[in-house]
Amino acid sequence: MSEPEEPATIDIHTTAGKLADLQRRIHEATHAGSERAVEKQHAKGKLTARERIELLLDEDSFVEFDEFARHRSTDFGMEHNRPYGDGVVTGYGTVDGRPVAVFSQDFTVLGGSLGEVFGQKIMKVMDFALKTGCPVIGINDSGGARIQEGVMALGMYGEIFRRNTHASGVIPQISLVVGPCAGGAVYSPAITDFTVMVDQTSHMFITGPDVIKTVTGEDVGFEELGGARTHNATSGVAHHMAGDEKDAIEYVKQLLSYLPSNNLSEPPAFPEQADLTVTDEDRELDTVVPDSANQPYDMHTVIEHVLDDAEFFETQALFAPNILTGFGRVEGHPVGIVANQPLQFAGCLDIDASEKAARFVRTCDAFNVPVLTFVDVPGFLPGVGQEHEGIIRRGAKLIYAYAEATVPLITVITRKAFGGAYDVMGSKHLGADLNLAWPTAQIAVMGAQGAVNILHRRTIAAASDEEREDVRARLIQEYEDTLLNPYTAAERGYVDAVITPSDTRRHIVRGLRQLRTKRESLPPKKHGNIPL
Ligand SMILES: CCCC(=O)SCCNC(=O)CCNC(=O)[C@H](O)C(C)(C)COP(=O)(O)OP(=O)(O)OC[C@H]1O[C@@H](n2cnc3c(N)ncnc32)[C@H](O)[C@@H]1OP(=O)(O)O
Repeated sequence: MSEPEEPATIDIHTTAGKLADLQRRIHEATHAGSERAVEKQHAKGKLTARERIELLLDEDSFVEFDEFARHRSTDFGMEHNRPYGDGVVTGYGTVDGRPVAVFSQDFTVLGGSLGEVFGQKIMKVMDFALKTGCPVIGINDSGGARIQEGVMALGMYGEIFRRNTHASGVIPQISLVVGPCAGGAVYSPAITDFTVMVDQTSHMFITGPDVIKTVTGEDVGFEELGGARTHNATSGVAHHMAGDEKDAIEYVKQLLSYLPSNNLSEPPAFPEQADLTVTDEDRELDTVVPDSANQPYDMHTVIEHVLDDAEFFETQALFAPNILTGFGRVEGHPVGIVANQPLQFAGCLDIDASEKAARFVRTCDAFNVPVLTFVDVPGFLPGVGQEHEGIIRRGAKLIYAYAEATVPLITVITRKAFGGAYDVMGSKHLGADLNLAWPTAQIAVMGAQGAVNILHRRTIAAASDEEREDVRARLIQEYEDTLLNPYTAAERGYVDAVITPSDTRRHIVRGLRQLRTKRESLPPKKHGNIPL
């Protein structure tokens, strides 16, 4: 944009002058951050609020709201510093041709701190997104509540949280955290569906290192306390750790491609027809499961063999890696994937895995994305820590999520499906539509070793020292031959079919075609009471 005319030379009593005055104001609004602040921002490897919007949205698609809004605060000399926009850029545009609403906090203006007008701008764009049924993307880079505006700032946060909550399950809400996000401000991203952070430059925490040092005596730095790695790998607050801001924005764009604009529309699909002949690639699945039940294999291989172009878009890849969640496409239509990962904790379910998967299933269900579940689970992870931290109430979330999901649900048991974990992982009993099992499936109360130790304790104890291991081996064999297979479940219709692994893709394609017209509703109620 060319430099605007100096105010002194503009005659606002003429039409030309009024147009020049508008250009001057636009220039001021779009350059609200000082050169020094912008330089500082770039030096940290961070982009400005407008640069971020430009990267996110289709070229020339951004339409701004409230460019000239500014605060009316007079405390602490604030009346002398009233930048246009008030430190946040808001509006709407398109991503891959699809409408989205966006707000982008501008750290170069008053530290991106949120005051009354700043908050009102965010509320307006969220209301607009909700009314028009389009996703809202919040770009967070802020010092939090504007200290000079006190309770007005806090009130605005409350209003935003309420809107986040009301929009939840109606329009996709995605948070990019690309700088500080401190104190209660973290709760807006926390309510949204997905949070993406950038390694080294994003930080989220309720209380910072100094306060923690004072209160608990713990010494911790920003990165360890609330950096992208911490929230991706340890707390599970974030869903992706990006290498830089471009990577973060690219992830958000891809994520949007799997989601509908709102809960009343379908996710975008590419018109494609799958070839249903069994290919050499399909046949590779026939050798994925090792002969030994104790040997792991990578569940990614199974997932990639089923999805179009083997493209698995993983969410929360660094958190609870014993369960995999993410999106892909089958015949051009988006699907959500939940899968035990035998490479981590043998695929056991623990608290983190249960919550990760439960949240994901609910996200898919809210946004009309069918869920494919791949099961190889020896049970819940044993341990005092797990019990005391609430595996009972927190594991229950996964049951709840599957049982209330009304989107198409297809489950494939590849190997172990033991105990309560069998029920939890998208079983027929929780309402899955199609349950398939490979011949390698072992659907039982528990594995052979544990079962024999309980059932035949006395027989094993009575055997002589020389015979004991032979007796145990015989009993294990007997248990395995009798119960560790998919056929007892198949006899009862708990699995609809036992299939050759190489037929999996064909079954899933056909199943999803059939289930496109699925209609299911739950009993009317105000809302359920998920064990939170
Ligand atoms: C319900 C929500 C409740 C809450 O949000 S409670 C949380 C309140 N916020 C905080 O405690 C964080 C306060 N800020 C900070 O600790 C630091 O500024 C922060 C975020 C770590 C960034 O540090 P630096 O990168 O070194 O940047 P800096 O300190 O030089 O700040 C840049 C300019 O922004 C200003 N600023 C930052 N946070 C602010 C705030 N909350 N209210 C008003 N102004 C704020 C800061 O004064 C500075 O201004 P200037 O450039 O010196 O004019």
